[in-house]
Amino acid sequence: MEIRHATDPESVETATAAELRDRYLVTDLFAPGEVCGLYTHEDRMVIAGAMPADQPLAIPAWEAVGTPAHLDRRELGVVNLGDPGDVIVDGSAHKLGTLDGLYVGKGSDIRLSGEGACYLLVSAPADATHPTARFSRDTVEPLALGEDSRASRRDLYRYVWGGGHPSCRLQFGVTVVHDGSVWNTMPPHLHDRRTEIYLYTGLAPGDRVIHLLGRPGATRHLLVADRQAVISPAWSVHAGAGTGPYAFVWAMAGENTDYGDLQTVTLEQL
Ligand SMILES: O=C(O)C(=O)C[C@H](O)C(=O)CO
Repeated sequence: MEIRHATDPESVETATAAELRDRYLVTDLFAPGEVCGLYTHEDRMVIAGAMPADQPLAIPAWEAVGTPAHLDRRELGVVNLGDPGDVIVDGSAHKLGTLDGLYVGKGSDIRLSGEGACYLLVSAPADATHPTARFSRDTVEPLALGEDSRASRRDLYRYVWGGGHPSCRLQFGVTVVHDGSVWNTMPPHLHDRRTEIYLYTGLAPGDRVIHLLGRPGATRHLLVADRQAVISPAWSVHAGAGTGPYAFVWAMAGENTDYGDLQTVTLEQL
């Protein structure tokens, strides 16, 4: 498991491009037949990728987490980026189609199966057990955001966000950018009480999202390819423009589960 330490906003301004990638870009989460994990000390989130082959996969008991099983003291969000597959929680199978989500409560046993399925996993510390719940992109009513004339139209599917299914700290969902639009999260925002992870998906091999990070007035950028993620500390904006169609999974953890606890940043401030 890769470990990333928490970082400070000032160093973003003087970091080289390679240092920015080393600190904030996550590139190698998906390998066939494996569960690859990264632990960030930013709100102690774990981000992992699981690509089952002919055998179901379990989440390893990574030493960084320090418990006999990964979910002993954590809750988990799962989003399937690939072909449909089954996630088995405490013996019950939950079918996840492309971009469907699953919340898994603290203490559960989980197995990930389905050749062609590709699961993004995000976990955060938890001190209570909430029920496991499946979220289908076909039945969750999305928030319609942005405008065609600003190239920012997108549908935001909130799976766990404080206003529906309960969680301890975790929130997650999926945003799908409309064809012809390029921008996500513009104008951007900050949420001082939460870390956020963005995982871009659905990009063609030659396309990239140009993702902004850093404090307003001092932003830098990362070029992010398909199935790569960005760690966005509480002090950082997170917004991007794609050179082709894309969607992204967003996942947050921190002080509260109030999705609306954020501060919009104007373009003048940016
Ligand atoms: O397109 C968007 O706007 C988003 O998806 C915003 C994310 O949900 C987010 O940044 C939540 O803090």
